[in-house]
Amino acid sequence: MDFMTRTETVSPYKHILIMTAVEAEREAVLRGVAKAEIEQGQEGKAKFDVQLCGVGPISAAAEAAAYLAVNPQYDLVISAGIGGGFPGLADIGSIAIADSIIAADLGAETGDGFSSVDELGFGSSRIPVEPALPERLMNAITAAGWPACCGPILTLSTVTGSQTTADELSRRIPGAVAEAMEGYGAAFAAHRLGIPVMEIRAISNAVGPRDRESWRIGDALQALERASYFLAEVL
Ligand SMILES: O=C(O)c1cccc(C(=O)CC[C@H]2O[C@@H](n3cnc4c(=O)[nH]cnc43)[C@H](O)[C@@H]2O)c1
Repeated sequence: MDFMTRTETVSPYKHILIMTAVEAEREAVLRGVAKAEIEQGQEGKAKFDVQLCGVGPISAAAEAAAYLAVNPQYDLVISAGIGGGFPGLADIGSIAIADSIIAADLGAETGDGFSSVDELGFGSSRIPVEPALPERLMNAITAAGWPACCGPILTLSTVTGSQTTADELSRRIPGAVAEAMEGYGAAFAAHRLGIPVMEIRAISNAVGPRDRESWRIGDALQALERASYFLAEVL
């Protein structure tokens, strides 16, 4: 894969943990990072550690917390993988980068609709991400001619499967660009330990009516590999 130009940066991040749900995502991230490290002459420096966290926010939180408990050296934790994109904001094959990570179904259904944990007074459904990094990564990707965007990325335990739910999520979280199932879980564990977080999603499908046949997983994994290459350049 030809990724084109290189961005020169001095990085404050020495040990970065990337968590993916499944092995195919892990391998895509490893390929992208390895390509950048070879180009930079940084092979074997073990700056990036890519680990599995399983599918869903509970598994992601438990795996991230368990891993960080015995490996406390990380100064950045990134949830990465494929995800659903909100049409018109994050198209299939593009990269969505979180400017905040939101547990979109953490709350209560009330007579008036959905109330978030924030509204219920039980905590925060939003985890802030490391400032400036999302835009830097987006700029590196788009400068090379590939599509990428920044915005809130939602974490849900249930993949959205109807237009009604997609519309409701867009209404409740204006500007949401993508959804996936692990970001908030991994981010919660890291944030709890004071470690900065990011989330990156390569878009495999549109958020909306369920049509599993239309998921473009191969394209998304290629985009994830590419994004990981630029991530390793930016960081
Ligand atoms: O079947 C495969 O080859 C394959 C390869 C890589 C990943 C998968 C997955 O099914 C991973 C599940 C993973 O995907 C995220 N995801 C993707 N689209 C959505 C969505 O529209 N809404 C929520 N999550 C989505 C999610 O994070 C899952 O962990 C299969």
